Amino acid sequence: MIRREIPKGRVQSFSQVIDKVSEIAQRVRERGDTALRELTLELDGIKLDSLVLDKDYIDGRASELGDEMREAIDRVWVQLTSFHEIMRPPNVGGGNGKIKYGVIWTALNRVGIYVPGGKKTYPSTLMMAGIPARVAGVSELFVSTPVRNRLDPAIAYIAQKLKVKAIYPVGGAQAIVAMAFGTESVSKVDKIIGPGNIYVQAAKYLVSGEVGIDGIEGPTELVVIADDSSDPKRIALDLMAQGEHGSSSLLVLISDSERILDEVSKLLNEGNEYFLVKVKSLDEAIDIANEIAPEHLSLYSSRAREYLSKVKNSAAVTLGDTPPALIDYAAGPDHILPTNGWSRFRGGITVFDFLKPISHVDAEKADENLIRAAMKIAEYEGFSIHARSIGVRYE
Ligand SMILES: NC(=O)c1ccc[n+]([C@@H]2O[C@H](COP(=O)([O-])OP(=O)(O)OC[C@H]3O[C@@H](n4cnc5c(N)ncnc54)[C@H](O)[C@@H]3O)[C@@H](O)[C@H]2O)c1
Ligand SMILES: N[C@H](CO)Cc1c[nH]c[nH+]1
Ligand SMILES: [Zn+2]
Repeated sequence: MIRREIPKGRVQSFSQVIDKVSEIAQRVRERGDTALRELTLELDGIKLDSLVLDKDYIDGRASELGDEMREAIDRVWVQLTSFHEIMRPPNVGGGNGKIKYGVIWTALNRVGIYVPGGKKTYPSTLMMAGIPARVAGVSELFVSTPVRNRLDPAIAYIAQKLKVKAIYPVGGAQAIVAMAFGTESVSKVDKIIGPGNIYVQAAKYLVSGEVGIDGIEGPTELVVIADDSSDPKRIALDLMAQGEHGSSSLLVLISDSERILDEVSKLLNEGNEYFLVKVKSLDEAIDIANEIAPEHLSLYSSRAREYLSKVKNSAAVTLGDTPPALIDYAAGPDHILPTNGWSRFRGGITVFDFLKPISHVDAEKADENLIRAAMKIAEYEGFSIHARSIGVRYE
């Protein structure tokens, strides 16, 4: 369906599903593995034997992957690793006056990766989460993903390459709650990373007091800004490509050219909602895109580089004729990207999602003025023992 207007929001919101997700969470917390089995039967129609896939089974499935797919994964692996390695921060140290301080970037211990698998399987997403985790140096990786019939051989192969500790054949909100709190079979993790549908994202939000989460990465979003020099067939392809994820995708074309809007509208398929917006200038288009704060933004213009500096809210920008779907698979930057307006305050997954800065201070000697200042503020706050504990060191 084509709508000639600016979208008012997202197709789905947490408020529509939060009651159901809370009920799922309660069941998993109270009854652990039994609830996971029941929910997987109710919601996915799958009767689970084991909640942890056997290593020999995973190896067997990986060995069924064809050579061409194996080579494609190996090639993309190098490209993604190169991007994430340039993002890795160094430990820093310095000092001011007599105090020495610094930061040690420390990798997380246990990370749970959610790999979506409702409508399609997403081996690419396992790479997008697992590679930066490995570059950061995470100790243990666990994977949860819905498994229809048999485990996807590409997921099995990537899991082998990542040396994951366990794969749980569980999808949906129940998988997130299980990794957040642990069950008899599922290990409790320190942080959960991964995209998924509204149920999965609402569950991450719900458990975020107990476990780290990477943000909200729900149904895919693409805003294309196109001028008259762009190719309508390619724009339509880019929009329909992100529509392949499902009817909840947010798909928007903004242009100053009525001809482009008209030609693209004739090429779009059924099954998704497309928003087509006519503007007077590309500056106005950028303002609208910044307001929408989409996940993907395509600057399909011969002046794309010029407009890039005006983009304030989007997690992944493709320039000129670059296909947004290349980021989904192979360009280098991650395809796990914030949706639902979260690109106003965070970007896609990087090694920083798997690292935490531990700061350290060595102040055996310290400047007298600074000590007096610290004591003054402590006393001002009414923390006299704080003040004394400092003062006693430097008398
Ligand atoms: N933003 C990103 O970075 C990014 C990346 C990749 C994929 N995605 C998005 O991930 C999503 C994948 O969605 P999906 O549905 O195919 O797979 P999914 O794995 O996210 O969800 C499937 C699970 O949802 C649960 N579920 C389905 N219907 C339910 C209901 N009525 N009540 C409770 N639970 C229910 C089931 O347990 C099922 O296992 C797509 O929207 C895609 O756009 C986003
Ligand atoms: N478009 C999704 C992220 O927005 C990523 C993806 C995975 N596979 C295909 N596409
Ligand atoms: Zn995609």
